[in-house]
Amino acid sequence: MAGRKSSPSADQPAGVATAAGLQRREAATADAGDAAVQAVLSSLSTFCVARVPAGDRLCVALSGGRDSLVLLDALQRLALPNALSALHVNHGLSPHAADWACFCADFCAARAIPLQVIELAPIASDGEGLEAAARRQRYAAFARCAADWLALAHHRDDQAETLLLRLLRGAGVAGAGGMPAERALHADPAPAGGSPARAPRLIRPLLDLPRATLTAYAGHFGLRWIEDESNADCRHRRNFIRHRILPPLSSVFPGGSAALARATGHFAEAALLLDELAQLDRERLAPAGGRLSLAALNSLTDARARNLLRHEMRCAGLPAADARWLEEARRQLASTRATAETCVALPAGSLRVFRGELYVLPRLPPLPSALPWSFDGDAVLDWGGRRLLLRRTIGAGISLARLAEGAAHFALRCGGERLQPDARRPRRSLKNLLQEQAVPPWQRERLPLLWCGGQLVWAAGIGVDAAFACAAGEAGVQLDWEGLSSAAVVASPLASSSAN
Ligand SMILES: Nc1ncnc2c1ncn2[C@@H]1O[C@H](COP(=O)(O)OP(=O)(O)OP(=O)(O)O)[C@@H](O)[C@H]1O
Repeated sequence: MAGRKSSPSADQPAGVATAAGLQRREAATADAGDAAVQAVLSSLSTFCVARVPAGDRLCVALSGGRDSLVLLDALQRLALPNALSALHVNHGLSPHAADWACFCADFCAARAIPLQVIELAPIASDGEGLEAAARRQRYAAFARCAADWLALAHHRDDQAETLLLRLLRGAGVAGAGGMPAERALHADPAPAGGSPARAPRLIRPLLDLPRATLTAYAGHFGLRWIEDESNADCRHRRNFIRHRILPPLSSVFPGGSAALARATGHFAEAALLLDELAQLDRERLAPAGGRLSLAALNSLTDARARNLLRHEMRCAGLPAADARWLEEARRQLASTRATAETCVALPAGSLRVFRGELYVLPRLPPLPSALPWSFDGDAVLDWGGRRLLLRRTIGAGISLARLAEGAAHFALRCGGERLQPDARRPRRSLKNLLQEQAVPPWQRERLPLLWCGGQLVWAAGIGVDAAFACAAGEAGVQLDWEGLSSAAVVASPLASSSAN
């Protein structure tokens, strides 16, 4: 658990011993230490050589605890053909936080390893604890790290604990797959006009090694580390499993922890197969990446339909839904007529049916009620979590001269708007135009509209009013809402992700 650590410590041999006993034990410890060093270095080398190309930048997420120190120490000893650095995140949650950052700085300085310390002040959002907020922000900081690979020091016993924790929380096959050895991290969206930062890939090179091996390695080299005082607190569920469940379990099932960690691999493989089945179903029912129809979904067996729904939700960036939510969603969709407009609520979004087709919608960020118009050149604005692009043009889009004639601003629909996108046809109600373009009702309420002097100039998904259209050779501006200057508006917000 990253968060509360006390002062640096090293492993102390327990108990009193005779000189001969002590010698025997020292010899045995030395053997165990040698074996542990071998195990760590060869496992780490195999892992990194297979995944991290020479020349890539490799950074270790350094909490100051034993495991991440072992990882950094071992990587330096291996002298791989990669620039090695470390990253410490200081959450500032503990009175000792500054000491931990200093400890990491001293450790890295003594070894000439560049260290970046990121200071955070976690703020919990709705229903989130402070530890969860710290974790979320820590992973966001990891995604901003200037490296190609970011290595975390989770080990095999962490994996076993994670499996038990997740099963007890009701995880399904994918959740029981545990922490992956490698996955993508997602950087924040690019600032207006900027190119998106490239996030490193997260790796866990120690995932196959037991905690005891890392302890023996640290003992062999006399490493000192910071002990997390909260690791002993069994009010935390993970600690309860670590101290009260796994030790007695291992005394009856000596390889129990390893078997649990192995089971995550079986679950991960099963999850992969289920995903492949969902993709096959999708390709068969909605060829060429088209939208899934309700009728097609309802032609599947219950289990297969739920599997496909789970897949669709993941593709839309929604967190995995509890089995009960999925069952309820399946039940409601199975009893829906293909023509009806249905909305099934999900914990972080909704499933909607419109004109017989299925839409998976993440909960969308709030919209501004209005936004003043200003145009000094190409720009990207945020409108409800999606990009509103303003591009200078000649002879296309909205006439800048006409726009300058009145006060202009963006606003939401409030009903009764009229627009004349085609000068040869009469002015029409926006509602009618949106229906004609098959823009789903929930999207109609989110579209940005541009007004000037009390007149509607432009509606996302529809186009420009003829009175404001740019003449040939005239300076103009082209507006796009996430690439949608007309029709078909999709519902995905700007990318976000959270996973282990
Ligand atoms: N504050 C932090 N700064 C940088 N990396 C961190 C931080 N907290 C955790 N990590 C990374 O995440 C891994 C898992 O975190 P976890 O909280 O389980 O471990 P820990 O007990 O804090 O530290 P360790 O695993 O190094 O003993 C760590 O091994 C480390 O690589």
